[in-house]
Amino acid sequence: MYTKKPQVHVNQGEQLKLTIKRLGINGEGIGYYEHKLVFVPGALPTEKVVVNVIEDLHNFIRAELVEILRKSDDRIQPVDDYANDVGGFELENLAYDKQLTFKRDVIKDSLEKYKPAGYRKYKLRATIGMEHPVHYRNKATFQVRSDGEKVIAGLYKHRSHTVVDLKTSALQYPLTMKVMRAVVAIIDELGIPVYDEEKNAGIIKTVVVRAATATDQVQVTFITQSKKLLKKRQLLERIAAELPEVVSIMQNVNPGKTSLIWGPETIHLAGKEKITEVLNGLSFDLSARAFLQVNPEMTEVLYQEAFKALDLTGKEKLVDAYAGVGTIGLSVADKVREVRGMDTIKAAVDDANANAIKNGIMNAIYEVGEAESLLPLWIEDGWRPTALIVDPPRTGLADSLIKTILDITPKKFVYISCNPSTLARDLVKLTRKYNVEYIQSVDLMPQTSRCECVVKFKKK
Ligand SMILES: C[S@@+](CC[C@H](N)C(=O)[O-])C[C@H]1O[C@@H](n2cnc3c(N)ncnc32)[C@H](O)[C@@H]1O
Repeated sequence: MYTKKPQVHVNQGEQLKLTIKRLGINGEGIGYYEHKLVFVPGALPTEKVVVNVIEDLHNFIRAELVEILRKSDDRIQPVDDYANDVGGFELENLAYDKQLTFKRDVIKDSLEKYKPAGYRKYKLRATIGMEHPVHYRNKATFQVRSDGEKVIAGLYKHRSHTVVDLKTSALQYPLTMKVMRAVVAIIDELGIPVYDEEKNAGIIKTVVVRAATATDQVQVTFITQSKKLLKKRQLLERIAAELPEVVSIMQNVNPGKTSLIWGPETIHLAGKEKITEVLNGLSFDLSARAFLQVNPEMTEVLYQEAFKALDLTGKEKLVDAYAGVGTIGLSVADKVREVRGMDTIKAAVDDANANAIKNGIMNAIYEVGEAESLLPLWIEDGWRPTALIVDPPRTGLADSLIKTILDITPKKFVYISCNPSTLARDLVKLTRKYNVEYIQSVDLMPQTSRCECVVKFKKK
């Protein structure tokens, strides 16, 4: 009788020697110890490494890199010296051309996992990369804490709530870092209490700095424990005097201990309520809560790929689902008969409608609500789309939306995905009525393990 070999158990703190075989979906090195998977962030395929066991879980071991005994030829020196400490810099050790290959492979591996009939027939194109894959991130969302002596601001250390003080970042658009560091210094100098997670006390929890790269306008949002913002007047005066690029200052109130960054209430503190970004030659006003892709240069590339895939004729009734501030639908409004879009964030939808007017677009309208609820309502009312573009968050499409899409099967259909796993899941159902003509991967977030792609469907 076959008995399963008991898996080896290792203790926390034990050191192991292993060879890294591949990269996991989150960019971590994966090796084996006695046939058990070992995840090692920062280690690269082919490397022989010594690791320190952090945790032995049932099916795998989590470990940290201690020493590289044999280096990969693809290893490069990361620009940020904290790249291996915090999330979001997973691939900074890896040569950029290999990062692009990795992203294509992640999509391929995710799709292959499902293997339903028909849907393995797709063409997966090479990832389009960024010419200078640094300093692209237009938004910095930094946790603000005290280290006992001074105010620090940055990202959480891996699997902890210890904030790493980020003074520089090769990912961030330089203006965002300049403003962030200056604002944090002002908070420190004014002695405004910052959040203490253990005691659930203090005022400022997070500072969000978003820059519009075409106009260099900056918006600063203080996310606070309560409505009360101590020394508000001095804070606003100092920012106005020292940071002329900051044209909008907002406050968002997020009380209590929560893993969510944003709270329900957003208050206008000074300057304008929005900043203005330019994409595809159109001008977009952005509220603090509205989503915008973090890499404007590559967003244009992504959108162009999506528009190519849509192949519009001027006659379409287009749905821009998961629309944000309307950047996709408004960019092609002159190439279709009509655009309807939706998003769940009211501020984003208000921005989208205002952006249509601002750009002289008369054939586009956006509504607040879930794609899965609104699209069936529009159809019930007799408005049937002939082209559809979906750009959902990482959770992918709701089952009921997929059902609606399959019911109406618009001839032109494009899916922009930022999560290969949910894309693969959704394709299982969508390919009942569509073939996947091709998948074009685009690198929106260099140096990170995040993947983005455009899927072009063809009705069966
Ligand atoms: C990946 S973003 C895309 C935004 C926009 N298309 C762009 O390129 O900037 C996803 C958007 O979907 C919105 N959203 C999340 N769940 C939704 C749902 N069920 N229905 C409609 N929109 C939703 C979010 O508020 C967010 O703006």
